[in-house]
Amino acid sequence: MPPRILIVDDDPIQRSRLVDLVQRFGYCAEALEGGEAAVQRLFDANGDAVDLLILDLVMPDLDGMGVLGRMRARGLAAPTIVQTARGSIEAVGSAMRAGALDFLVKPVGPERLQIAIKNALQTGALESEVRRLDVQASRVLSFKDLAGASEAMERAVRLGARAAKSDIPVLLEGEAGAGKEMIARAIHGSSDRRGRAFVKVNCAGLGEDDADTILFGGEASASACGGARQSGKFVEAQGGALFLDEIGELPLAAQARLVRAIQEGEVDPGAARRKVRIDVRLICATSQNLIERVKAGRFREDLYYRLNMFPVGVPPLRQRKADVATLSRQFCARFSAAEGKRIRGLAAEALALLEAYDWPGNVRQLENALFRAVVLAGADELTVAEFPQIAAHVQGFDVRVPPAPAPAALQAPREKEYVRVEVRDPNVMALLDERGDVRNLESLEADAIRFALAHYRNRMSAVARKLGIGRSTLYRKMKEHGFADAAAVERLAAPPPFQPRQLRDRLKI
Ligand SMILES: Nc1ncnc2c1ncn2[C@@H]1O[C@H](COP(=O)(O)OP(=O)(O)OP(=O)(O)O)[C@@H](O)[C@H]1O
Repeated sequence: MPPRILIVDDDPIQRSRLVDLVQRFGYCAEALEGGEAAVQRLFDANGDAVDLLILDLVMPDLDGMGVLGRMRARGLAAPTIVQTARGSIEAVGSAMRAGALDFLVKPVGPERLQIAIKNALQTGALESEVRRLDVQASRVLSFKDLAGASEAMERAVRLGARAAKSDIPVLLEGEAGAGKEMIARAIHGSSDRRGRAFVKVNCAGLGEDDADTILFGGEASASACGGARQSGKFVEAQGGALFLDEIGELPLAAQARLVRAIQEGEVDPGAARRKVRIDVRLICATSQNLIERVKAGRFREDLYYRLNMFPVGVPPLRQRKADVATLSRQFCARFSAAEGKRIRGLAAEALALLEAYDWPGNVRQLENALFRAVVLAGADELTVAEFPQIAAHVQGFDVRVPPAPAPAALQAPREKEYVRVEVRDPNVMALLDERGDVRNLESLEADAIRFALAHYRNRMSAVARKLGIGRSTLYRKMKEHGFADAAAVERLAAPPPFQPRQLRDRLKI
């Protein structure tokens, strides 16, 4: 079903023109002639949901601002584009503050209208994703909450979902930040125990005494818990799940007690207290190779076999690059909402950069990179410039400030004065533009020539030969794409014995 767009305008000619255009773009159009009718339609529980509202600001009954006010008062967040006549631009500021996403000045051209609609629908989808995530944060996770479309992730999810059907102990294996805890929570959230506690203990850094007390209860050491008596995490997790993160780091004495607890199904808090029968689902995670630790005498073999009954591998992000886009969009939506920014998403080139990087810190590092990018962003889309640390590590992505302008005679005709990003690696050349459409041949050709010039250090003969064109064609194309300066640089660096007059004229040098 195509997105449904509601057009509200009191001018019948304008209304029918918009309906016509909207339908031509492939959307479903509905039109109304006034604000009151629009409010009724928007709050009609039996009507189809409106995906986008195109709202005239000046109308005789209830005007556009009135409609926006009623929507806000009743918590309706349909994405809205407002329309205004050329002379009344001031009204736009108030409309944007009241929640409108964009504005159009009448009469709007088809191209501008189409872009505005596409952007607003995209932003609307992101905002509803954010609302969905907000709701999720307050409830237990399920496998649907895990972003990722790769085969590797799907396999992990399939296994996790199978494990959730029983109480079998699960061992999640994967690098730090790969998403082991997310999967552990999803397993719990998809099991019959979902209404009960999910208790996490990070075993890394637990001392001998603390590990015992924290897990099984007893008198805590003064340094850990001020000497207070603890019931222990097993008891806290009663009826639910206990997640032991970095289980490979658990001290050996605590490992021995853990084996006993699993075997006997009860914990012994010591100090003449009665043993407690436990009903806890155990999920463990490790970023280390447990077998290696067993061989090194650092991990008990009997515990290893008890925990490794249902191993689930969580692959590092570099082995599931197909997940980078989904994860990035989700993080971008979440952080831009948290920061109060309206960021539509990532430019194709930025996404290509993120997909080219290896992510040694896995999903956590990607999440942090997106957070930083959203905080840095000045526009409504994240570009390569917002990921300088990542770009510095990926060959072919070079975020740099343009050099000081060349003397007028050498200046390239269309060089822009902003942080420019050059794609020098043909393997990561973006084929999509920032709107997600395939780039035209002209711009692809420009990038190919730019790459070849950098690659062969402006040696025109090599560039022409490798591109399979003559030198004169290369110069012509460089001129067309605005690279005349490169030819000039070459001439200055190594004057050719013969400089054709024509070329000098063309390059204006
Ligand atoms: N599939 C996913 N979808 C959305 N967010 C994810 C996903 N996987 C991981 N994350 C996020 O990445 C971060 C790291 O994930 P998580 O804590 O589960 O990793 P981990 O493997 O348990 O790491 P560690 O071993 O360091 O504790 C978290 O903030 C989590 O929300």
